[in-house]
Amino acid sequence: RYLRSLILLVVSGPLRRKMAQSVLSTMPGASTGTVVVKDPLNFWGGKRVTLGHEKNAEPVYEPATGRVMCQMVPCGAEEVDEAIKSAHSAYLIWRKMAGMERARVLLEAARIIRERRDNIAKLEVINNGKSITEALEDIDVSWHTIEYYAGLAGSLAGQHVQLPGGTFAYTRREPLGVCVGIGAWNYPFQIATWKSAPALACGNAMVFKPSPMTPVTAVILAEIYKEAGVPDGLFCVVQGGAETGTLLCHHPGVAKVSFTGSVPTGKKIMEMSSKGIKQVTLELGGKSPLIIFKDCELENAVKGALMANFLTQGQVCCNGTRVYVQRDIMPQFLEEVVKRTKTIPIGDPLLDDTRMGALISKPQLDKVLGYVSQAKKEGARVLCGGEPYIPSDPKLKGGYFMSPCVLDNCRDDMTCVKEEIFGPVMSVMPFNTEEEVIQRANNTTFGLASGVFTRDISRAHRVAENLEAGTCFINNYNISPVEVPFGGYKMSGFGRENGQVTMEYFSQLKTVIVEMGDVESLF
Ligand SMILES: NC(=O)C1=CN([C@@H]2O[C@H](COP(=O)(O)OP(=O)(O)OC[C@H]3O[C@@H](n4cnc5c(N)ncnc54)[C@H](O)[C@@H]3O)[C@@H](O)[C@H]2O)C=CC1
Ligand SMILES: C[N+](C)(C)CCCC(=O)O
Repeated sequence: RYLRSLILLVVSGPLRRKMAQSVLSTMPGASTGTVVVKDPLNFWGGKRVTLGHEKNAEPVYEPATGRVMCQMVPCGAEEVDEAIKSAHSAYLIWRKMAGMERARVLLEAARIIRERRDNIAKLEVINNGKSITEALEDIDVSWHTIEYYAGLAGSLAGQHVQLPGGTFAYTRREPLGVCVGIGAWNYPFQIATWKSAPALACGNAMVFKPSPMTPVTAVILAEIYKEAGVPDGLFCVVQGGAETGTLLCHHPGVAKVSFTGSVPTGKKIMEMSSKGIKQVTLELGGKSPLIIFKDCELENAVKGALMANFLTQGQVCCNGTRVYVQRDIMPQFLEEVVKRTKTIPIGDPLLDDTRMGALISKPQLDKVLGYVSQAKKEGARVLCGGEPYIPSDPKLKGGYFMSPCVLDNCRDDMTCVKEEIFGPVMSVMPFNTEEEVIQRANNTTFGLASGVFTRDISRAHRVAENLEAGTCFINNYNISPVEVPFGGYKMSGFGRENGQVTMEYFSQLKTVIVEMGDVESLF
């Protein structure tokens, strides 16, 4: 029901018009290269909104084929204002509801997502290019997130403080108001839930702007929230790029901006938000170190290195792309990691056996390949991959595929080791001692994540303590259960997503002081 008429499965020739069906019936059979999205992708006031114009429309590509799958029409000042007003009117109702009542609505939303996970995941794959196996996991993480914050919605509480003479004070945790979420293209649906679930649980409303490259799934989340029973306008979606984002950050009706994306854009978001003293959460990029000691369980370390580098075609902010391997085990590590990397099945992301799909766009693919050539120029050795990949299936010829790459002979001063590549490229470097590797691992302006593989438990915790990063994985990498906080140190940002603490980032504290005696006036 929720998507009736969203998507026309385009079938060639005369059948075309007759075959137009609802997405619910077409998605199960949807295949790469067939889906065209026609319906409006903006959502406020409890429904999808058709803009009265097509100004500055941008094509949205299916990464696996290079085909245009829909048009993204950006919202201008008027539309942004309408969405924020719509969110504000919903906020006035939602904030007054008991936390337990909000929880019930959120649980229903989580249930609906779980029920429709296959279809949402397929649409995510078609728009993003990642493998269906990963997308299904992303959608599962999404409903976990909503369930988790539903559980916390009833827990908002303050403190009672005793003061002399029977006087006392209490604190209340109150929502902030209308919050803005601005998302990246690597986890489109999941980012929308990471931001909206805690925001809504605390009693806020949210206006969400997805990346212009991945506009199609956020509006499905909006429909699901609506179906679950949120007041009309509580979760709005406005489409657009930098300009629309700027309008959101400057709007006086906005209390907070939660952003996921690159460092340069993060700086702009912070600057713009400062004009209105808006709170910000910034989830930015990284160039995270993964340290592998010779006493590790090698098979797990190799698997960890692959998980740290190749999820979502390497387009993950917390990836461990600087892999430091203790010199004694370097040959074995490289042999094993290269062997496994070469066998990663690349191809049609909707097929169950595929483990690596297409990068998000042609420019992104070119940028990543450019990093590989630069690395070669600077003296790195390509042990495998790093080349454009053309799958045998003819419909994938125009897709943005590349073979996953392992670089050896890397030094800390190389571009590939210093900059966030955001593609499937692992740089491997040897190290000798713990002290040395910690110093090298921390020698970066980023600080999102880090990892260590060792069987020495004291070493593991000592290294975790000394790494300057918001997360340290011990003997694994890139698992991110919703129960634990996620966020950066240094230029990787501040504020946290997930975990209990995020309730604090979406609420504010009010102090109420109650005088029980007479007023002692100085005047
Ligand atoms: N660390 C991470 O999670 C991510 C890092 N990146 C990095 O950034 C590079 C560029 O990718 P983009 O998608 O262009 O990232 P971006 O950081 O420019 O975009 C992220 C979001 O911010 C919005 N935005 C852009 N400029 C804005 C502005 N001036 N005001 C308000 N909102 C604005 C975009 O429309 C998008 O929704 C990638 O190649 C990658 O290296 C990109 C996405 C996620
Ligand atoms: C799910 N996980 C941990 C692999 C990545 C989530 C962070 C991001 O948005 O890049």
